Amino acid sequence: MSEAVKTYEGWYAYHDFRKIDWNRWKSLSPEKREEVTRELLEVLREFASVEEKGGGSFGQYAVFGHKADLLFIHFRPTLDELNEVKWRFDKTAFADVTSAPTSFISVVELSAYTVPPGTDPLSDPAFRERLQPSMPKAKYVCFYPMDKRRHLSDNWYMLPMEERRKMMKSHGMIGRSYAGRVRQIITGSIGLDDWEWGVSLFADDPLTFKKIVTEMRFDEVSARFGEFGPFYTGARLTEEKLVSLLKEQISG
Ligand code: VOV
Repeated sequence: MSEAVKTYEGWYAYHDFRKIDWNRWKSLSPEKREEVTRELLEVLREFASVEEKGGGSFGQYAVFGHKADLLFIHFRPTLDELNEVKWRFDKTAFADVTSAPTSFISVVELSAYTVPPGTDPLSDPAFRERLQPSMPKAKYVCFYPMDKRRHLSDNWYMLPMEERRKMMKSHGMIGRSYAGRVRQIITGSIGLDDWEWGVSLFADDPLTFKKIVTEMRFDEVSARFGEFGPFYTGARLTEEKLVSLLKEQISG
């Protein structure tokens, strides 16, 4: 058996995708829509307030394309808190006009591939901080789930540690060349959800997503072993923007 890589886990993550049923939304009276919007904003503010208490982080996004309309990303110390968040949202009147085309449960993960042997990364405050990240405030988000291939000829999980470490080093070097342009939060989902990892990228220029993902496709670890699920991209939503999007759809 190949040596399993040591992983370090932090906050749990819930990527909650929502699609709005515009017919139902439009069938509500203007007063009801206002009331529902008020309650929605209250709940979203409550979600965002965990950050001040150091109890998690939260981001809200408008998703491009048909796959979803909204994405809420929650980081919390426990899975149980993520369930409370889910139920809190599902009990709102706004949830009644949405469906959840997909969701993703995982946990913020760092691995030991690039940790010098014999050192304890948890003694480094910066490393510990990366396990409990604040949602980056970049304008755009890109999320996709991925696996490492397990075919007979190309099986990541049967490679010796040194070979995997070498490939992850090359991966990390490409990633670092995007410093300042894109932030990544890798969340592990083996045993928690249908894929092995969730990749959440944050950037002010959405073209950066295309550039980094393309460059990584040519790097061995992704070229040989990367298997990817659906991609979702979105724009960070301020409260004002969310309110105006909900209104625009009515007058349009
Ligand atoms: C934005 C830049 C960026 C940077 C700097 C970066 C660096 C690093 C380092 C140093 C390490 C290893 C140690 C650790 O921290 O775990 C990783 C780990 C990982 N990565 Fe990464 N990655 C980036 C970005 C980045 C992207 C864009 C992707 C998607 C790949 C693609 O082809 O679409 C990705 C994936 C992953 C995954 C799935 C893992 C875990 C693999 C495992 O087998 O355990 N990642 N990553």
